[in-house]
Amino acid sequence: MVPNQKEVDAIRAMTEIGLPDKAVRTRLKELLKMYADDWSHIERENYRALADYIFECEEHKEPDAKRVKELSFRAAPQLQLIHDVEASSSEGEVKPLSCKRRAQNEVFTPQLHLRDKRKEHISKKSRLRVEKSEHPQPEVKCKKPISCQFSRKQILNSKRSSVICLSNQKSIVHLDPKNKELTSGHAQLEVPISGIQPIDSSPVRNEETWLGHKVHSDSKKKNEGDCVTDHQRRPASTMENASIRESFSSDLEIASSELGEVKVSLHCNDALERPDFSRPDLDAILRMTEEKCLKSYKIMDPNFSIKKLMKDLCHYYLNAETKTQKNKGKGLVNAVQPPVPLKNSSVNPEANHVHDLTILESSVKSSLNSRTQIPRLLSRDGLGFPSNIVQPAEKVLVKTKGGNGDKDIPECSQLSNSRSLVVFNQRECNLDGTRPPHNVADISKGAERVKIPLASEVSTEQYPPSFYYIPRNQVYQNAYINFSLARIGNEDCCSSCFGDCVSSSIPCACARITGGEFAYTVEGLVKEKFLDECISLYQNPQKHTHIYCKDCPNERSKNEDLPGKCKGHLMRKFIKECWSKCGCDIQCGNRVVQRGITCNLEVFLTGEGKGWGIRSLENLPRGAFVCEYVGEIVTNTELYERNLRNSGNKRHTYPVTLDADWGSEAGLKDEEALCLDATVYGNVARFINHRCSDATLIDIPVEIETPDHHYYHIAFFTSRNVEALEELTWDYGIDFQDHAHPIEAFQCLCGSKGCRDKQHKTIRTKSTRYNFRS
Ligand SMILES: C[S@@+](CC[C@H](N)C(=O)[O-])C[C@H]1O[C@@H](n2cnc3c(N)ncnc32)[C@H](O)[C@@H]1O
Repeated sequence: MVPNQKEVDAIRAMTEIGLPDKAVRTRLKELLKMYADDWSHIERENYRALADYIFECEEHKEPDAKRVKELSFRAAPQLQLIHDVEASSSEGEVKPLSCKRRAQNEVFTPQLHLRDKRKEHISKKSRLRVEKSEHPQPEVKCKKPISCQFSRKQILNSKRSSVICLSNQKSIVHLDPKNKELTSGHAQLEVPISGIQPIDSSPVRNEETWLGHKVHSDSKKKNEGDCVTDHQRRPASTMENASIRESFSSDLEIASSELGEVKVSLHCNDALERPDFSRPDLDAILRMTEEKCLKSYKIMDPNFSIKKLMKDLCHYYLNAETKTQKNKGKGLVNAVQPPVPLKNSSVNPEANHVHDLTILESSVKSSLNSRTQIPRLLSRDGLGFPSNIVQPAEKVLVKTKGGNGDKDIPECSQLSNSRSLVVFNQRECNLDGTRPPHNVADISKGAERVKIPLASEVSTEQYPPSFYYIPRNQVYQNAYINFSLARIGNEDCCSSCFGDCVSSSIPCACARITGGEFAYTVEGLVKEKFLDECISLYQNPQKHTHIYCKDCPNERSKNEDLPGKCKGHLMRKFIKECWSKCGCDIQCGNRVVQRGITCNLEVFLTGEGKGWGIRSLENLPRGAFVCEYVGEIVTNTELYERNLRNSGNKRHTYPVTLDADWGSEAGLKDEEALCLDATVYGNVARFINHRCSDATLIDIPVEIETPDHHYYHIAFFTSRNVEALEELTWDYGIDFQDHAHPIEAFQCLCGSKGCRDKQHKTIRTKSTRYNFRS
């Protein structure tokens, strides 16, 4: 039989992408049969359904009846839905599909269908993210067939689709257009992707909710084929202006896999109709769009980036689900005070911030990983280095306009252009372009007892990156911190005390943890002996006791199935302060850290290229409390995930692990293995720079609310007398010799005699990288 023109065209389209003629003919016939000779489904999107079908058949050789059903759904979901109804009457029997369209406005839940239909052939590891959801799915009103699946890799390579792919675990963003070959090594694409429906591209008007935020939607859709899920509608305030969807018909599709990968796919359907259309350079398009956003909309940040916006979209997508999954049944108790409500659009504060974009121009190894940069602070192994390790990531291109990943820009305190008194770093602006402005007279905005100004010589062009100032730690999400009065026994407190415990002749119960005497002098300084011991721990960690977890949270986060051996945690000296169950005054001498900052600090621009730093405006004696290291309390796992998401970014602050007691319990649960991350929410301590030796500050763990060593405060005390205006520094515990670390550490400019970076440089011959050691 002579093939008709449609067949010829279809076969040509498939052979152009390298599929063998014979296979194409066979599969085309089968597909035509399934679609009851309706070519419209086959021709759509450059024969995507056909290509999908062929690849599926190739992978599984012969499609069985079930697979035919699945594939037909994926190619034309509305048909499958009808088919589902038909099939339900006679189980197992495969009927030819009819091409009936669903009645307009008929409601169905595609994700549930997708889950049911696809799970049968998906391995446990690669099972779709949607399978996990037991929650009711957002309703979709659909008037025209929608595509519910990403095209296969070859289709991804085909002319007109651009895919940005973000992996939660692998921190990969993939931009397709330049990538002529998404090679077989591109393991991410082997993972089934789920739950994709085009986002509404119509004008938005009516108010509805989207992930808890007010959004607008137009009840009257522009196109018949517009299919909208509630959860896909954008928050009008944030996404609308920057939307890449314009008046032409285009779809933005989002999909996620259980492996934490999210893909955003942009399909410009109108372009398909134009014979003169050839694929443009995506970077140029993004630049044009950014310019338009900057000019036409109220986006003030000159560093606004569409790519970052899309990455955030992926974060939202992931976090929206993660949030519902993780919050179940944890019985969380918040820390010191209820968490500050994160900004309106913030499910995850990290997701609320624009991050550097990692672009892979070619294939990506499936084993991509990153590793955390955790200073030695509380996590030293036998060699005195942090034991938080993950596998190195493949070197990725990180290039953002003006971001910290941009080599042209000073590393940490990049100076953004300002338009007003408010200057922000690109990495830390919200999606809607709003960020917390600095108050130059007091960066704490009244949250501390003393004002913490920016140094007066700082010009408006030079403000530090913006962040949310919090004076006390806040639980991010999963950290389990139980401060209940009932849980803390009277034996841990001094209920009979009165006034000032430190001046009392008999030390109270709180002094027990520090060997029966208080760590503080009556002047409120850390006692010499105590301080010396803490400094010795820091300087010679190998000489001090380490504890080894049976099941180390660090190792677990790296490989849950086969965790490695614990590298050891240095046993720290603790200060125990009196607290609410003690009878003493708030002015008690054993309540130093909890009273907050009392010395006059200033944030200033260091002259040595280290960015911003802090200094005291007054002389400080040895052992004086300066400030606490305040940030979000995250679990080790949450931090690990954050670091994966942020791999490729250079962080402004370095999270610290609260691991001083990890080894003493047999099975530390995930929610008890805690860290502090001050990147987005933090206090003045986030400006403390590193110094390899003779740092002016030392950090000491302080227990206040609980004798439970899972959670404690990290407090900075002066390690020696400090003169007014002398920079306050702290040894991060970086190993500048760790060349295996995927993330380049900064080039140390501490200028100390014992600068480890400098020493290594003099002996190094080949390597040019300076990394943290795990
Ligand atoms: C916690 S932040 C300290 C505040 C930072 N200087 C700022 O401007 O925001 C850590 C970052 O400061 C810079 N930094 C800290 N100590 C440094 C040092 N000794 N030499 C060079 N850069 C340093 C690095 O860029 C590092 O990533």
